[in-house]
Amino acid sequence: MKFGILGAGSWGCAFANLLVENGHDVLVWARRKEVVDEINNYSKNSYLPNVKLNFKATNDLNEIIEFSEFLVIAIPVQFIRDVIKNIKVWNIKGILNLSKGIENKTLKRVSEIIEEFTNTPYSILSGPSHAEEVANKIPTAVTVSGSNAKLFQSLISNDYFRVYTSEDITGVEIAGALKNVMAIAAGILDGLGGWDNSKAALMTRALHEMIKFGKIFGADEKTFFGLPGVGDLMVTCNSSHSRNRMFGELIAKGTTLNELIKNNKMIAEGIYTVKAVVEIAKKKNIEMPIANEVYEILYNNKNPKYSMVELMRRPLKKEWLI
Ligand SMILES: NC(=O)C1=CN([C@@H]2O[C@H](COP(=O)(O)OP(=O)(O)OC[C@H]3O[C@@H](n4cnc5c(N)ncnc54)[C@H](OP(=O)(O)O)[C@@H]3O)[C@@H](O)[C@H]2O)C=CC1
Ligand SMILES: O=C(CO)COP(=O)(O)O
Repeated sequence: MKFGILGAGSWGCAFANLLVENGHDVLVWARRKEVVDEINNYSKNSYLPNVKLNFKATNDLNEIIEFSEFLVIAIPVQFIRDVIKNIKVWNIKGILNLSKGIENKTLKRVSEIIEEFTNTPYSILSGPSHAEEVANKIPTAVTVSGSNAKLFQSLISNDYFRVYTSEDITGVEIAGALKNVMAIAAGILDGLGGWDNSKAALMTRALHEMIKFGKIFGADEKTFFGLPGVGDLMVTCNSSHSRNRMFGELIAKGTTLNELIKNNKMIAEGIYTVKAVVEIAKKKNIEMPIANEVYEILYNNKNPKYSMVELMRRPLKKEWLI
């Protein structure tokens, strides 16, 4: 099959390699010409160092659309709209979204952004899948949900990348978006000196907070106890590969948010998604204690240590305990 991939970051490139490995034709869209040249001339990309890239790239959106039977989205969520608004004709069979987040300016999930531009069948793939490990063929398992779930399962699964299917698009999207916010909080605890007991309690509460948020939108609670939920929450809160966890750790150690954004080309989606989560929670009148603390620390300079200690000391409401 012919897959066009929008986004030449770490996940777009790792996923492109996987599709090539599975025998598919792949063309990747990169925003910047220098990234296109680096991929086409040297088969490499700074987002995925030490990995040979086995595909070609372009920064011509029309070329990608003309090439593709299926379009994969691997652009950080806040930037998706500005790219896809330039697609004039959506003559493709299906969309597979890999991105995890909620758009700040509209409070929309990726499926809702896409719906504004096309009625092309939409699916999402999400779960514990750090690009660096997938690129090195480390066994990984993810979930795909949407119109073409079974088809994508057959096209993408291989001996190191297992794809399972779900009916719950909303739950998969929300789980993937919110785990990034929770991982920033987990990273803060790492930065405070590796507070493992606190981190375990935080992750337990984080899962409940994600479920509560997902239920507002009709998500299936079961989804959060699977790969898109607790699976991705665990890997993102604990892995050295996680940008969201790393941002939390560095914030706890005194780096400012502006410094993190300026000094890192990679994107920690949670720093943007947390704004949408806090705004939605306010509108829906639901408590999101962890997301609120992450927001206060990132955007109102609340002291990370004080904030986390106070949060962990707050009397647990019954609903937060599993
Ligand atoms: N990396 C991973 O392990 C995984 C990532 N994901 C998700 O995949 C999605 C893509 O992220 P990922 O591959 O990690 O990206 P990276 O963080 O690796 O790289 C950042 C990407 O964002 C692009 N970018 C930055 N600013 C803009 C902009 N203003 N407009 C358009 N593009 C921009 C960069 O392009 P440029 O080089 O031109 O600046 C680059 O391609 C995210 O939603 C992420 O949560 C999901 C699973 C695993
Ligand atoms: O989604 C991911 C792993 O499943 C990547 O997490 P980070 O964006 O925190 O690196």
